[in-house]
Amino acid sequence: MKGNRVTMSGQTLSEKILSRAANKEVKAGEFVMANVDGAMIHDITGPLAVKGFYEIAGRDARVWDPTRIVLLFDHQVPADSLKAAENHIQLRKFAAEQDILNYDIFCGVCHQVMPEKGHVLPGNVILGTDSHTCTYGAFGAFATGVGSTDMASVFATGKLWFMVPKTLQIMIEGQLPSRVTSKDAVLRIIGDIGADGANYLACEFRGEAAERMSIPERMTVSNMAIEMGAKVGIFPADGTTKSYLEGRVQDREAIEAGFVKGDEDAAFSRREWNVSDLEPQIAMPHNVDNVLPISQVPQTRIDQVFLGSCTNGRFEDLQLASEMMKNEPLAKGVRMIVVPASRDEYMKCLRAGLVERFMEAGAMVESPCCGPCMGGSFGLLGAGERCLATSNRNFVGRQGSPQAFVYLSSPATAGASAITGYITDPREI
Ligand SMILES: CC(C)[C@H](C(=O)O)[C@@H](O)C(=O)O
Ligand code: SF4
Repeated sequence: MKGNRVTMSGQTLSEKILSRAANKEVKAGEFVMANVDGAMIHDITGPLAVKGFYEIAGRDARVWDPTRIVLLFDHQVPADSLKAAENHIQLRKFAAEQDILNYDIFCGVCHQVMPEKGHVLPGNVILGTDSHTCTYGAFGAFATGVGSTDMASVFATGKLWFMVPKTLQIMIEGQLPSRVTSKDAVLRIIGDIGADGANYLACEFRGEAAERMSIPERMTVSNMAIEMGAKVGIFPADGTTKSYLEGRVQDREAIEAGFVKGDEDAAFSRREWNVSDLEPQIAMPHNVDNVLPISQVPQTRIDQVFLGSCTNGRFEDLQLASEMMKNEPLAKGVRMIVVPASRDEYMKCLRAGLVERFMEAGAMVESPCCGPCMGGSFGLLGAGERCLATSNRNFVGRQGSPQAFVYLSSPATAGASAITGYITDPREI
């Protein structure tokens, strides 16, 4: 057959990961049944996944592999309604029955806790019943959100159908200026690409500035891949990934085993951004791709600052915001809600004296959870109010009233604005 052999061009990183998971060589556009390495559910989407699982598999069924499933409580915690409390009871019962690891209330937001506690490995296929599951792409994982009924079948079989995505390499070149962050970079990219511009693509973040990003910075970028429609948003794993994961995952050899790189002769498209002259960016109401450089934002008074979420609720984010606040009090009429993304991140803030500094300024530091991010248990906005948030979505009604306005920014911009009372360029204070 030598003479007839069809020469295969190389494979992208995502094609390689899905080839391993499907036990055969796959290319973009193919439909494949792939083995899942890890599955995550949380308090909002979990109950339906559990119900679906018992419906598919039978009341006495066991999940395919309890060691690969993680349950987290983060959206409505502590329980903010009777319904939430009942959901929590049901999920705790499921975890106990099936021997599933359960991170109960106060552990933190799912997308922070998953990597922090060693449940994410490079090269893994990880599914979560939450759209921001793409955050684990920061560790070189093929991670994506699925619906609760898909998850029910994953619980039963450990497998799921995928269409192998095409790859868009997003080259982030240059060097981020001081007080301009990876959040500004990803907001600019989303502003340019559009909310559906990367639909079902595997976005691969490459280039000098991307490689230089720390894990928290990479998590911010991967987290927002879904806001341009991407299936996954991956940073190829490297030394930075390894240093973060060592000491967190039990199987240290598995870290490097997942260091997968795409081939240069694979089929992909590429776009480039140079961030050396990037300004801080703001996503204006009411769409994440409605992005303006801060110099073009009209003077905008704010009522609330929300510093937190799986996008920007890590220690480094809170530290940067606090630096911008320079030990000054909140501007008159501004309230600030600070929510560290996990108990571990909260402890780091405590040790560094950040909690005290925020509270002295007049802000309140809440226990780790999703908080006001999706208009959850507290921090809702009333009609006409404006909030500057470090989270990832600003849709109509996202944080309360449909007549409220949510602006998205970096933690540096949030800190600077908290003390001035209007959307402020952190380079100017
Ligand atoms: C509640 C959940 C389904 C939702 C998501 O999938 O993203 C939430 O986390 C969000 O950010 O809007
Ligand atoms: S912090 Fe916000 S974006 Fe992240 S999982 Fe919670 S609600 Fe969704």
